[in-house]
Amino acid sequence: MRNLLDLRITDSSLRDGSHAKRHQFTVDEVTAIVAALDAAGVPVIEVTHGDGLGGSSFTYGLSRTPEQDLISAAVRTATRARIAFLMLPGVGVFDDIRVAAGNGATVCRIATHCTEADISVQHFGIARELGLETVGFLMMAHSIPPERLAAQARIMADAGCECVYVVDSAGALVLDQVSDRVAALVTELGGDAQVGFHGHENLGLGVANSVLAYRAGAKQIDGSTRRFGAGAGNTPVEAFVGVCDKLGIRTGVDFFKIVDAAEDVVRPAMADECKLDRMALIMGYAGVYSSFLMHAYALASRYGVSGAEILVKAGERRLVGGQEDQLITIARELSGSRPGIAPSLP
Ligand SMILES: CC[C@H](O)CC(=O)C(=O)O
Ligand SMILES: [Mn+2]
Repeated sequence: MRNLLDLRITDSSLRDGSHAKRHQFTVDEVTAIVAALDAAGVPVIEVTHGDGLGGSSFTYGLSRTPEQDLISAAVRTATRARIAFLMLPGVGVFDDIRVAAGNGATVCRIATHCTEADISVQHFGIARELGLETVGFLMMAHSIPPERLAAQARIMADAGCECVYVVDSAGALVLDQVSDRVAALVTELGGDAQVGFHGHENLGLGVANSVLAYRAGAKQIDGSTRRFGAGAGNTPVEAFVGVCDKLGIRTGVDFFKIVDAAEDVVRPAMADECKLDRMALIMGYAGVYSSFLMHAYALASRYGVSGAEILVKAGERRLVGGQEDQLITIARELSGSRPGIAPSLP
């Protein structure tokens, strides 16, 4: 089956959507969503805390259900789809990978900031030892030029990564900026590893950017059904599948089934639609990590300041994933509080 496809879709709604849901997934929701996506022919489904294995914490947000229980439920439910998990070295640890593999997940996705690929080397080694398929995530890919990104992709591929993703964490990449980065990675990696693309909708370009990524040589594309992801959400899988059908690009996903899954199964599990509103647009425009959105909302309310201003300053300071605590500093500055240690995290 896989060889008959032009590209492979990974649905991230049960991982990236965790940010939008403040990490409150239940086993029943995961079971229902995996069943619907699997029936629609989605080949890979990612399930983890939004910030990856080990992400459940005061800094990132506590999970309602232990993520390994969600992974087990997904594995039990899927009949065809492979279950993937994400991990950020330092947020999760090696044992988290081993436990996820023991629970039946088969695709290990290791994410680093786009200039820090070297911290993934040991993790790819362990994943390969465990017989897992390996994927690398170069996050905030808008923030460095194509040739630097390609050099980081080389580090991941040499460590055993089978597909390196250009990750547009901020939804800031615009059309040719995606093609240029994907093409640079394809040239650098040759036959050593595939290239993937993970988009966010913050400037409304998820589908268009993903088509351009495919045309530039990407073989794996991420999306989230109903856009269920951080910020304005991810590339909507159902729209992307429809567009691919029209373009003659074979994804193996049934358009009508995924449209039904989006409306009848995924939407009821979402706290709200993932919207292209002021805050999300500012994230795309200012180049801010999409998972900062809920933190900015909480801090704006707590400190009585503008969430939009928090995000603009986060963009100016070029904050990266893992620096969520600096959003507190920004909120306190905007509120006129004296600098110092915040009383507690949001
Ligand atoms: C915190 C991990 C992050 O959400 C990974 C990702 O999906 C992205 O950078 O877009
Ligand atoms: Mn994402």
